[in-house]
Amino acid sequence: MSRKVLTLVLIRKPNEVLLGYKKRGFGSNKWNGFGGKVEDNESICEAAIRELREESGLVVSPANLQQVGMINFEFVGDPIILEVHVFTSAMYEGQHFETEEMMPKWFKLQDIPFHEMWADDRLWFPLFLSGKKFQGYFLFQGHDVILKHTLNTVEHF
Ligand SMILES: COc1nc(N)nc2c1ncn2[C@H]1C[C@H](O)[C@@H](COP(=O)(O)OP(=O)(O)OP(=O)(O)O)O1
Repeated sequence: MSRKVLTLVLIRKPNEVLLGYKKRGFGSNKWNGFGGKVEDNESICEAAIRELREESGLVVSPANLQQVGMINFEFVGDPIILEVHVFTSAMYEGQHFETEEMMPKWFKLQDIPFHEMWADDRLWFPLFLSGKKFQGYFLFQGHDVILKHTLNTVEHF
């Protein structure tokens, strides 16, 4: 098994969350946070800020970026584990805009489109939205079926 480290950033307002509709690549046609692969020359935090800026136009400072989750994803038949570091910020600069990869949109918390998101999101978003930190593992069959998972709250990262 090898490992790929990725980031996922969720920008919050008190009653809303900013999601992006992924237009191409892995997870296309799903709403998700903003993120991607950590490059060799950067920290995980730097990658989170860069990917958010590239995919949404928003700029977050390191001081305002808070890690809330870490999830390992495994796909049956794929030897690569995705290690996804989940961050949030309520502070940002700039106006979001559509990019070639993502179409950003604010959602009221009661209107989060779980039916058009990765299946795991329905399970860990409640922890994220209630301010808890968490670690998880999800084993997927294809891109829609979760065969097993673990999900635990943690005190800090
Ligand atoms: C499998 O379950 C997942 N659930 C959620 N909510 N998010 C996931 C899942 N698996 C991956 N992700 C996230 C992690 C990243 O934020 C993106 C995938 O990033 P991508 O492959 O598009 O990375 P890039 O560096 O942008 O890649 P390209 O430059 O090749 O487009 O999804």
